[in-house]
Amino acid sequence: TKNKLYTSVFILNEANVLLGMKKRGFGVGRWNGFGGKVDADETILEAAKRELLEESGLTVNELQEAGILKFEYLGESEILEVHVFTACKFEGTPTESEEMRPKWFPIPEVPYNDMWPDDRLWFPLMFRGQKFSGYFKFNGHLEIQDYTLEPACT
Ligand SMILES: CN1CCN(c2cc(NC3CC3)nc(N)n2)CC1
Repeated sequence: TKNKLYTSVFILNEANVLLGMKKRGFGVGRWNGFGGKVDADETILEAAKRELLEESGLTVNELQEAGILKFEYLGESEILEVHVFTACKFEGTPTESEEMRPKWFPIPEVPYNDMWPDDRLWFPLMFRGQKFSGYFKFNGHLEIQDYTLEPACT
């Protein structure tokens, strides 16, 4: 089936992660990585870089694949497929956009209660550089009905 493709980019260094507060649209009021939809005329990687620049003002040369997350909402047939990337080298200054307000967080202070509930499950894998593949069945926007999360060695 054709999954709806999204990207999410996290800028990391050994101690901190750059998150964005979503100011409108899907996920408004939650901290997340910078990303959005993948257009028909671009690759997932191109979309990740484009959305990062649009939402944070940052440019990256290299993105590392961190993992893939698939989300199913009970009662809805469309599956969301989120391609997660990390980067440690970037150019520019984190700048608030219409979509996102950027903020650095020390890794122990990541505000999981103001994020999607799945994040606390896979962020530790991302911070350890362990590629992951996750599948989450959501019952509404807040409750994870069940999930699988495994190291991916692709
Ligand atoms: C704008 N996109 C939306 C999808 N997305 C998600 C989704 C997600 N959980 C799913 C239950 C919604 N969890 C994270 N961390 N990101 C990336 C940003």
